[in-house]
Amino acid sequence: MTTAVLSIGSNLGDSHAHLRAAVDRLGTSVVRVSGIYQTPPWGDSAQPPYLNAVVLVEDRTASARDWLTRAQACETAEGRVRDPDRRFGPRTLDVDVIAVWADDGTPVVGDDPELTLPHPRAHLRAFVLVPWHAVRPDAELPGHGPIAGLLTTPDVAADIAGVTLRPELSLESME
Ligand SMILES: Nc1ncnc2c1ncn2[C@@H]1O[C@H](COP(=O)(O)OP(=O)(O)OP(=O)(O)O)[C@@H](O)[C@H]1O
Ligand SMILES: Nc1nc2c(c(=O)[nH]1)N=C(CO)CN2
Repeated sequence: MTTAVLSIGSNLGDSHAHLRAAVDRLGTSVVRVSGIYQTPPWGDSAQPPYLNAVVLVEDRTASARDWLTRAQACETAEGRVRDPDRRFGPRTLDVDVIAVWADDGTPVVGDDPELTLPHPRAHLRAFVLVPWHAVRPDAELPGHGPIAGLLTTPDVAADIAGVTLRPELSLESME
């Protein structure tokens, strides 16, 4: 069995629908979904704000690689088109594998470019840490420590003011 934290984000098309579709596709593996937050674009400012959330998932049969496959299947289903010239550019749906834990709670770590775990930029991203902290305040990002502490690092703290809960856009009904 593995458990994982996935980050979902969208800033093109009907973003709320794309996030709902991702949660729907993840199906019975979904243990918990955060609220939806409106967030300023990170890494490439010339694009619309995003809607972001995190999804906690669990599956007796899934390997870490299976979570990447499922994440990419969600992106493809929502018409994700990659622009090679804009690494952090706009998208209908982005699903990142933030961290994975084995059955015994051991974090899965690795630097394979196809699946780097934990996600190499998660500790810098308020759009990941704020929703994750809201549903799991005691969580730790493997290799980086408690996420509550990461929220106070200068780069992340500077971004938190722009991260706004959109309570009217709940994903809860998809659990
Ligand atoms: N933890 C991870 N989660 C998702 N993709 C990963 C991860 N580690 C490596 N990758 C690889 O990253 C490649 C680029 O993914 P993608 O286009 O979604 O990146 P991005 O969302 O633009 O940027 P970022 O990874 O910073 O969020 C994918 O081909 C995937 O194999
Ligand atoms: N706010 C926000 N910014 C981003 C996001 C995202 O999901 N939310 N995803 C990106 C892909 O790397 C790049 N920038």
